Amino acid sequence: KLLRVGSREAEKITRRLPPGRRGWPLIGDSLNWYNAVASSHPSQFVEEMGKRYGRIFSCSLFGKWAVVSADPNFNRFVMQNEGKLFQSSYPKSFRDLVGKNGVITVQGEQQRKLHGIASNMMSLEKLKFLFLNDIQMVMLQTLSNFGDNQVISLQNVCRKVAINLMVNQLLGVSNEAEINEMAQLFSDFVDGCLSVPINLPGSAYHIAMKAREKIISKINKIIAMHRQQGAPRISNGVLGRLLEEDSLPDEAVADFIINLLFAGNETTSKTMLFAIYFLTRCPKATKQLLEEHDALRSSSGEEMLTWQDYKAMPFTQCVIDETLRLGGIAIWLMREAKEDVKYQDYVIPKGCFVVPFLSAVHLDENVFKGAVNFNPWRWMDPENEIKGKRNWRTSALYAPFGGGARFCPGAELARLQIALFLHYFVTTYRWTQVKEDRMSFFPSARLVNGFEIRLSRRQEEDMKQKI
Ligand code: HEM
Repeated sequence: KLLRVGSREAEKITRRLPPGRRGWPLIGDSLNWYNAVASSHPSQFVEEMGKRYGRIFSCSLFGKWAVVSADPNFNRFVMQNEGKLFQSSYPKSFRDLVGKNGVITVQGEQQRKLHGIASNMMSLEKLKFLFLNDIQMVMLQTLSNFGDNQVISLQNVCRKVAINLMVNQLLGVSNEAEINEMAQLFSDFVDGCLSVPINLPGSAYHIAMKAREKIISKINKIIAMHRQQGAPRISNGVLGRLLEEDSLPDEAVADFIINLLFAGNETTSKTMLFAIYFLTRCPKATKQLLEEHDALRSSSGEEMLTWQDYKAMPFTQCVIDETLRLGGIAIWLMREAKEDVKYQDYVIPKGCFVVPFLSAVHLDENVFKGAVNFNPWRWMDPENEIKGKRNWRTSALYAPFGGGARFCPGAELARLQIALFLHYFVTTYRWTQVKEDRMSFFPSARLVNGFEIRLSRRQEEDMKQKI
């Protein structure tokens, strides 16, 4: 139970909280928080408070006391102490939707077990031998058929790409018609997770709850078929492998899959989108990226890229790192103190909401020079390598995939998907933006106008230039 502002218990212990303020009665700083995340600069509120009170400060958010941090060491301390001093904390409505038995919502021993299974399902070996070709097949299905001069909302296209990837990789479905059928359910589900949680008929939350039931029933049918046949029927997809390896009791399988769907869908789709958004504003980077990918095409001569090709994309990796830094989708984490936690001179009381604000560190001018600019070359600077800043698994200064016991098990998979998306997109099309746009992080990361672009197919464009 989180600590309620104004309760006697809270009054007693808030004296030793990090400095801060209580803000307006009831709403506290919730509106300032909302205004910042709805803008293109989500860490604005945290920066302003930081100037006044320091990088770790307290405030009242949504009726609860919260300790918010833009301090890399404190953020790391919180992540490293997951399950011991802190634990993740989500509203009940969200837990009901993603499922009570999935890795995101469970704690302690159960979380570690499910996290281990998720990491195993998305290990480098599996990416190399199982995911690499499937991802490319989905890219070819979803990206290759736009006509010359066609105007698209790239936000919608990236969403479709990510949803289709999820259907294919989680359920092992590769038939296009079957993918499309499940994609609608997945899409309804993800929409509801990101919506205001009001369970009235017709609301996004309500539709998502229904989609959840249908997804579970589909998963259970697949499980039943698998058990009946007694032999592995599905060799592809996380679901098939879970059943073959008997990693989980049947009743825990659906929530496990749904958790991966929630955690992996929006994050990957918006990183793809933001990468192209940033590249559009930086032609020099687009040119360098294209050269890297054209070289891969001509050297392999194959339609599909190989693992060696993937490993030969150093600039693409910089573009991905820079996109995650500047447009990081998981901009903050949600935790609560499990007990009174002493940190430096402060005491963070049991039940207090704790928010490691990752993107405030990523946008800190003292950590990244020219922090608000898209500069993929910064990651080639030996300084960033030497200081270990770039190591997204361990760095306190750059943690787009979190850290500690809840470190993103899908990080390598996400990077592979984004790199392959960039490959197929930039080698197939040229594009021009047709409508102004800007980032917002409310209700979730997005471009407010969907990023409308006009495409021209590269071969045709190149031919015209030759004539
Ligand atoms: C660019 C894409 C992605 C980003 C930026 C991202 C970021 C993150 C972050 C920051 C966390 C930690 C959350 C916390 O500590 O509370 C996390 C956890 C998680 N991610 Fe990702 N993620 C991405 C893609 C994926 C993909 C593709 C999958 C799987 C299909 C995935 C599955 C998960 C799961 C299951 C967790 C929960 C782990 C746990 O609680 O033990 N993520 N992700």
